[in-house]
Amino acid sequence: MIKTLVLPCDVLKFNSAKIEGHNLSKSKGSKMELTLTQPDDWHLHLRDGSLLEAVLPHSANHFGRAIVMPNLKPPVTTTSAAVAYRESIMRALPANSNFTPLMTLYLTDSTKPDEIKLARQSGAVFAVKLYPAGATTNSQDGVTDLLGKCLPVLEEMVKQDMPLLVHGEVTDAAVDIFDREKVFIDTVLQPLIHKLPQLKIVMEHITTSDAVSFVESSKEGFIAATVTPQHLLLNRNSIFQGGLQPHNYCLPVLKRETHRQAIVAAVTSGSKRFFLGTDSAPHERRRKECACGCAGIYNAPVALSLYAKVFEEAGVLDKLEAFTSFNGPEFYGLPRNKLKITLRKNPWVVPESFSFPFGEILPMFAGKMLDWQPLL
Ligand SMILES: NC(=O)N[C@@H](CC(=O)O)C(=O)O
Ligand SMILES: [Zn+2]
Ligand SMILES: [Zn+2]
Repeated sequence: MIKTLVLPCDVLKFNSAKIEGHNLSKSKGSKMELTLTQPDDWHLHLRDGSLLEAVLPHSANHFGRAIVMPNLKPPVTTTSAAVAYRESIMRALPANSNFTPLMTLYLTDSTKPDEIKLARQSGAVFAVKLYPAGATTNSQDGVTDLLGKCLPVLEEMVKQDMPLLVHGEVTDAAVDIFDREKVFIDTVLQPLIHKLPQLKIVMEHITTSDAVSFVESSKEGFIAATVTPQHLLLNRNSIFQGGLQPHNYCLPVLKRETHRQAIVAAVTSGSKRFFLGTDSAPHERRRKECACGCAGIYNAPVALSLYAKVFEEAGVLDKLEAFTSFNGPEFYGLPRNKLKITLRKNPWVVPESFSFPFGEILPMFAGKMLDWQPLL
């Protein structure tokens, strides 16, 4: 059983007066409300089977669309597998949901250019995902040598205007884990954009000022980045705060405070190159709290509240909507969502955990108080 995230609220009549040109207004009960075009999640792990059924409502309640990651077991390497996965997501959706999954293909050393044509023709696949082999959860079938093994596929992606989404970390055990994103930029991304300047690339879940500089200095419309709530709100101290905190462990691993600040400055600047991608990555509690815990933070239930917190603390709530709802569709060449979502300033406590027949999943900020509450 899913514990409800928010208490069902009364139907309220809103005072439509806007405040200072923001989409802010006051409810009858004098609570601040923020109305946004419905956001999309441009980086999401929905898993499959009972885990999919458990977590999907948390994303479908808030987001219009999501780019669904293909790192299942086995990985989603073909268009037919992506279409079948899409159908299983559609079957698991709550009744009356308008949520649309945008599928991705898992790139391997043996992906063929024809697969990219099929992907484009399907109308269901919107991007191809690069996992360097061994970089993260279920990446063992990933790419060993991008330009050496995948150039014909990448060239076909340029022709088909199919973006490459990258988990941007090198896997060389000799490279310090905190440096793996920067080394990836220098040794993989720079040669890639030099060779294929027309390829659209999204650096997923950026964690460093190096990634911010790379994205900001690159060609607008071709290189962009998704940003997670955890990389905006936490630094690497939170992995070790008062003892080992497995629920703050994700990949790329959290970095030092100066990097977090650079990412906050980038997204709150209003730049179009950055957009919302939660990287919500559920793992059962027993797989997080064990001797070799999985990487991944489950943030879907709290993501919108957390992004609102970041923009409010930076004093730029008026820039939140472009980050959550405009920049992503523009990069992908898709229309903005038509529906709206309202966040109310109504402090609420994040559930300690979500219980399901197969086990528990702990959300990010479990048991903590958050100010902004999405109205369902
Ligand atoms: N982010 C994570 O720590 N984990 C993700 C994989 C990924 O996005 O790298 C997962 O699938 O669990
Ligand atoms: Zn990743
Ligand atoms: Zn991810």
